[in-house]
Amino acid sequence: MRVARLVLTDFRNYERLVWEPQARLSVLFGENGAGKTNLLEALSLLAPGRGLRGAGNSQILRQGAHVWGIAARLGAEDPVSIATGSDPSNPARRLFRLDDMPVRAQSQIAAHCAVTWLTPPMDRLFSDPASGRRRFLDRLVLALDSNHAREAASHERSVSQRNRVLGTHPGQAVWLDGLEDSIARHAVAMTASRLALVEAMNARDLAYGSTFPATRLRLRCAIGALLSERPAIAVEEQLRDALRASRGADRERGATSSGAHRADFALEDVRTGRDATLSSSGQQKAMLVHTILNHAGLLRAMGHASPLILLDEPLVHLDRQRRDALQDFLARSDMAVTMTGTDRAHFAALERHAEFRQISDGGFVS
Ligand SMILES: Nc1ncnc2c1ncn2[C@@H]1O[C@H](COP(=O)(O)OP(=O)(O)OP(=O)(O)O)[C@@H](O)[C@H]1O
Repeated sequence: MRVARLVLTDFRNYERLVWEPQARLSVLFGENGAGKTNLLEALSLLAPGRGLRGAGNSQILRQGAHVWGIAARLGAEDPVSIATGSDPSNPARRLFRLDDMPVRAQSQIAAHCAVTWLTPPMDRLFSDPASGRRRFLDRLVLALDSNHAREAASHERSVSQRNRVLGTHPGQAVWLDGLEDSIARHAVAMTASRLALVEAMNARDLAYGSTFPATRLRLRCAIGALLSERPAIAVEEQLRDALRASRGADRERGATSSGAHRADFALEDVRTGRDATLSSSGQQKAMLVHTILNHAGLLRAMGHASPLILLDEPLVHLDRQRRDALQDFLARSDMAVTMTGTDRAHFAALERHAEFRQISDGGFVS
């Protein structure tokens, strides 16, 4: 999937920007604070969710402006238009339009646009809490299965209601039974989708040349382990039993001890078997880049539109060999990737393959 046209209005430091990307690969370069990441963030907001910074409307809105907006046309044959921005009558709310029609459920957008990204804060993905890793994994799943967001939202709602009921009405067994049934069903559905993605990605063999390390994903999750041994219906039953048995302990902890929110994943270098948590910053970065590109390749192989891939400062931390391997792969692939960097010269290997745009102070210089 490619962006044919992008228009930003009062978005971060852009008063108005119109961009019609001319190539599958784009390199946005410029000084610190120019607006490179802001432009990637705008692209990330074309998919449901809070984008690559997890920001709210008030942070996104250009200072002094009233309403922000992003409008994009995606794809060449059979293009689709996606527009999003703050609601003029309720600035805290965000609206979507698909082909100029209002959208009621964001899953409608997910069916047309998936975005994956790698940003410098994700350098800490393996030292930060598991919630960030789950968000990363779920974004990959969502690109394959647009129902995943609905399952995740229902699961989260049931878990927080159960925590509340345990705190306020612990004797309401029927109420808790219902919530635990919902948690079990959604947790098993979410885990099955996560497992399917992990297995499909691991089954692929992306050849990047000898220097770019291939990476294997491992889902770390009790429900996932059960699902590989027995039918989903039996796992649901087991989960319902576990939840019922843990009511007292969960009430004391103020948290639900079983469910899809307890999952984590690990990345492992295929050649060395080394886990990401035991790897250097550059090795981790290469693993994440591989994961994102492998995922995009998988989507294509399964007949889905490939996601928009956003790589913010992808070359930072990578050694010369890995930089060359990555650029060589991108030049030969058919993926749509938008990248940023402070220095055009670092992307010299893409000069004949990418559109280079220099950004300064919220606008294109060249
Ligand atoms: N809501 C906003 N209104 C106006 N300007 C904003 C808003 N939010 C952020 N900015 C400005 O956007 C700029 C940051 O842009 P961005 O993060 O895209 O920089 P960058 O080009 O990626 O820089 P770096 O190379 O340092 O990562 C800052 O100057 C910041 O003040």
